[in-house]
Amino acid sequence: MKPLPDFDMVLFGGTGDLAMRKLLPALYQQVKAGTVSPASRILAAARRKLSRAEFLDLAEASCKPFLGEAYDAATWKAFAERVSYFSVDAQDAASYAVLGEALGQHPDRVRVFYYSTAPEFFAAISAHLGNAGLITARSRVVVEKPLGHDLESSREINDAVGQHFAERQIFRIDHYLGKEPVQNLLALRFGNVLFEPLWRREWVQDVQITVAEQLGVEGRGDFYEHTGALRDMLQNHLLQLLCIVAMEPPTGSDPDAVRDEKLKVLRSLKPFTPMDVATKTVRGQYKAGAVGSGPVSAYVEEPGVAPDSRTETFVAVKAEIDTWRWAGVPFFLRTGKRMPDKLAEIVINFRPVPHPIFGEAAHGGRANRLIIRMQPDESMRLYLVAKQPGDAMTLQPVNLNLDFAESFRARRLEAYERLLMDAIRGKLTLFVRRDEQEAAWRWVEPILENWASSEERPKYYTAGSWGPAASSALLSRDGLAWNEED
Ligand SMILES: NC(=O)C1=CN([C@@H]2O[C@H](COP(=O)(O)OP(=O)(O)OC[C@H]3O[C@@H](n4cnc5c(N)ncnc54)[C@H](OP(=O)(O)O)[C@@H]3O)[C@@H](O)[C@H]2O)C=CC1
Ligand SMILES: O=C1O[C@H](COP(=O)(O)O)[C@@H](O)[C@H](O)[C@H]1O
Repeated sequence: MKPLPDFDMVLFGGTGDLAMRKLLPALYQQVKAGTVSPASRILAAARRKLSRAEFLDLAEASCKPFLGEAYDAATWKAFAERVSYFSVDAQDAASYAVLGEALGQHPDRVRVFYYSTAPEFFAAISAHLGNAGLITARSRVVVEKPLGHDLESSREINDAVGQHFAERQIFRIDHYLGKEPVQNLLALRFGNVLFEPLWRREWVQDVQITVAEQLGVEGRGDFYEHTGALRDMLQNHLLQLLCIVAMEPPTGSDPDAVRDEKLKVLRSLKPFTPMDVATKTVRGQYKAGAVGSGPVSAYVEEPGVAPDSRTETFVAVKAEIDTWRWAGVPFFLRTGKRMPDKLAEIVINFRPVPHPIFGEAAHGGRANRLIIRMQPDESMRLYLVAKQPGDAMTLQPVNLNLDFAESFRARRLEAYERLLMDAIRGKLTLFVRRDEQEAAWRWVEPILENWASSEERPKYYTAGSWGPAASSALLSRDGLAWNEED
């Protein structure tokens, strides 16, 4: 991997869960990979008062379990040499002075401000950095999701950040875009001639995007109560995946060529009428059940959750794209917590052959299907039918399986690792532009509004199941079913 330029990364929210689970481990991995120069610095900032040594002790203990076998004491020492800690209260201008002094030692180097705090602080942090003259021409800001809870609040945050950073300096992170198979989907679509002619309504019957988690809300009940699956996952991650599947070939790989095409998809999504919300969306909430080997309690029993909560922990929608390429092709999206498996996949179901000369059964089932799997394994599987060896003309489904772990031995980068490197290098392609984000909010707003004003409760599903029965009904009305392939 090419070395990164010397950089200073200021990590607001440096003591938080995301920093410990993802951001610091990602930077550690890059130190281990040798791309981070000894001169580069990681300046963790949070409200609590800690000495550098106390912060490093906390960080080492917290990151170690997430680093697993990648942890070794020598690399940790090298990593820690690059790390310092600053007690900064986001709201208090005076507390930025010490950070400003440190940054002032290297006024010309790449500066990345990573906002890993609650979004309510983004405006204040931007203003204090701007007023203190800490935002230079080589500065960037990475902003975490959720950027607002609806179109209006996202505009407010974007306006506030935009007063101090130009759009080309703003890196809105969606970690699903950093996942290897998602980028491989771009390679598959636009690096091969094979799929493009088939990638359209004439040949594609339906598309299914599933992101299922076994986890519940993991102590983030307070946060999740005001968020729910639609805002937490569908508005961002699943719609970005849909864009990658549905976009037209961009004119090049530069950031705006790709983002322009994604934007067109978001703007072509058929708007939901109140009737559509009733018939084309499903919201669910898990009740007690069993996931993996153990029993788990209901969502409403999680700390921070109201006993009569209507927050959805599962959502499924039937989306349609009003373009020549996709008119009439349903895109089914679903995501939920406390499902049987951790599974993230995109399924492209091609149409059956027009005249089945070997009989219907031979062509049905899994044939004519492409599955792009992001989790638990990273793979692309193309299902075809082939003749079984032997006398009879008996067909069976087979798959061409590209397993990335087997095909490419090199260590694969974690999504956050890749995106942090891109931010340091100033590469915006895998980050979300403001207009994309707003188009996504605009599309989900009728769903949010209708759900908020409806008397209906989310449909219950047993933890450890694939969601409420209404989720299967969403597809069966079109004579379809969710993919159940292993
Ligand atoms: N955790 C996750 O898996 C994910 C998180 N996100 C987003 O990332 C952001 C951070 O999440 P997460 O790490 O879970 O949150 P945490 O609650 O774990 O951490 C919050 C961080 O913000 C700091 N903070 C709180 N108040 C202030 C303040 N007044 N001034 C300065 N710092 C302050 C805290 O510092 P201190 O410890 O000193 O109080 C802490 O470092 C959120 O926007 C979240 O939505 C997005 C995707 C996944
Ligand atoms: O952004 C989020 O994503 C995680 C799931 O990410 P994954 O990479 O583990 O699939 C989810 O748990 C969290 O609620 C959400 O905020």
